[in-house]
Amino acid sequence: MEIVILAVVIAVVVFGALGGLVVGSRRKKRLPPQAPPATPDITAPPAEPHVGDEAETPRDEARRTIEEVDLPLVETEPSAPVVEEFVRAPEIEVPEPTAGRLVRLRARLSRSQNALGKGLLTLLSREHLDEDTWEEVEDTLLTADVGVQPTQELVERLRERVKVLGTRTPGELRGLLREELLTLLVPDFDRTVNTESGLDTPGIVMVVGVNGTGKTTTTGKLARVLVADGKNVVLGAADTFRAAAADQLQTWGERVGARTVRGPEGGDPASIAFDAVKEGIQEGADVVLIDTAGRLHTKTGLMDELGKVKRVVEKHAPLDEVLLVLDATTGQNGLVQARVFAEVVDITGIVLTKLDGTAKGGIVIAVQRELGVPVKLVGLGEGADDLAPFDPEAFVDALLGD
Ligand SMILES: Nc1nc2c(ncn2[C@@H]2O[C@H](COP(=O)(O)OP(=O)(O)OP(=O)(O)O)[C@@H](O)[C@H]2O)c(=O)[nH]1
Repeated sequence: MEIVILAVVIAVVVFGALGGLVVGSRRKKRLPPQAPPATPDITAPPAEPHVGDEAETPRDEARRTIEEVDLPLVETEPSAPVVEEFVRAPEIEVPEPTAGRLVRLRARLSRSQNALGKGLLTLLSREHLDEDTWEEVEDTLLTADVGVQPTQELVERLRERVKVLGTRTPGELRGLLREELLTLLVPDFDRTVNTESGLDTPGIVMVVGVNGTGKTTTTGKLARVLVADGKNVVLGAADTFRAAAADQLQTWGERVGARTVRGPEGGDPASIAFDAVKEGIQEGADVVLIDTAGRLHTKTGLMDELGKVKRVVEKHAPLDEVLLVLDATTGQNGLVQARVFAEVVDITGIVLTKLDGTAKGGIVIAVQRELGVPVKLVGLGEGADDLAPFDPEAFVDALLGD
């Protein structure tokens, strides 16, 4: 019995000791490492406050006159760096001016230049311009999406003029081609993006097109163009179909200080458009840009939606511009889209995006011919300032090279 009691006592002592060690080591881990004090830290305990004592040292020192104050002769470095914390307001960007953008971005048309411009010049420089060569000229134009009718017109006129010219120098050929391409591009179209209402309400621009063509991006880039021209812009995120479209538009707006009116995802685009114009009027904005959704499978659905947006907006003021955004890389498909949209809503201008990514620059000619509406803007890249006012002369010069 004694042995059992002894064993129990030993076990209790041993476990107790081990437990203490574990707790001790845990405590040690929690304690922050302490540097050993250089000198023993002996401080007297604070004196108890007495009745009438100040709770803290008075902030107002005895005042000195200005003559008594010695200004420091040398600026001394602060002993420790001062960390200032403040919230930065988002930086407002200053967009590039729009004039001459197409000239600056002409290198982006290099694919079209090689396929269309240089291709045609090489063919026309052949010594004998026989039937086969003219057929090749025709194929080159068709492959570059110039369209059947404009291609035939161009070939006919070129044949005629080359015959009259007789011998040809490269300079003369370039001149001929330049003139004929320009004729097809209808140089006297009014390509101004109409953002002036002429009333005391803001100019209203509606941007339409199939999703993925670059509609939201174009609306954002256009806002920058307008801001660069000194206009006050309000954006309407009426593309409620794609969840991120409103965020994307808002980000574009914030970069240039333009406010975005938006609604719930999947909400009614017409009511957002209505609110955007209402707020634009209240704020005295110069222009309201409305991004719409185009992911509608039936023409009736598209017609209903765009028709409603237009009707509702026009309760405030008339639309000044309806821009159709088309992706230049989609060729014939883009033309089919253009036709459908034109039947649904009165298009007043075309924006051709992604011209930097295609050899088919001829789409500019085809789409204008198809709709009888001018290409007003062209997208030449994903950069914020890669949207240029369309200038037929600069475009043809870029295609033909120097
Ligand atoms: N290379 C190039 N890319 C472009 C151009 N314009 C737009 N894009 C790109 O095309 C893609 C689609 O653009 P979005 O603006 O989102 O297209 P969207 O038509 O608004 O599509 P949803 O937002 O779905 O309605 C993006 O990656 C853009 O950066 C252009 O001119 N050149």
